[in-house]
Amino acid sequence: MPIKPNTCIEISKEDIKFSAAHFTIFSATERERLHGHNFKVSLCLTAEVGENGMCFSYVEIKRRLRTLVDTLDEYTLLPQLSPYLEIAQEGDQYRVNFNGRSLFFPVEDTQLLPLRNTTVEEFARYLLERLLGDDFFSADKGITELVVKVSSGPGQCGSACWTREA
Ligand SMILES: Nc1nc2c(c(=O)[nH]1)N=C([C@H](O)[C@H](O)COP(=O)(O)OP(=O)(O)OP(=O)(O)O)CN2
Repeated sequence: MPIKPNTCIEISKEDIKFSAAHFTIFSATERERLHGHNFKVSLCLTAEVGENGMCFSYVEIKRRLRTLVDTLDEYTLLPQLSPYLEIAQEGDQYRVNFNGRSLFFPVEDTQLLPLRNTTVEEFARYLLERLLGDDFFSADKGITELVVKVSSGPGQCGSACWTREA
């Protein structure tokens, strides 16, 4: 039986990570305390192998991933779409109301992200959407599937997957 000329490229490098402060929100009244992780990001993609025995250089992918994680590195990350947070800018601070209490974060050290929660699942989806917005992932590269994984520590991660529609 002929084997389809597809490959699965996996990128998982120690330096492809972002160090960030966050708190996971569990309900309208329960949240974690602010704390930090080194969030490690990895990627698997399925693509067609060309006549030259490769899909495209994965150096291109690593470069894009490094650029992307740098945009999140060394910030406090807040979920702009959380139904449980009210976020308002007051001068050079964000006031964040949760469960009747206010928390304050310096604007310059904080990023509001289009997420419902700052979980590994939501970070993975966000990064996957950012990658898919890049022309590199357009149809001519022969990429049919993309999976982004984000880990908050050894042995715990969440992923987001995309498959090209036929
Ligand atoms: N579905 C999810 N659940 C949780 C997430 C998440 O991203 N998705 N995140 C957290 C916490 O923010 C944290 O990252 C993990 O907390 P916890 O497991 O309690 O602590 P550690 O990472 O230090 O792991 P240990 O196994 O205790 O060493 C919670 N849930």
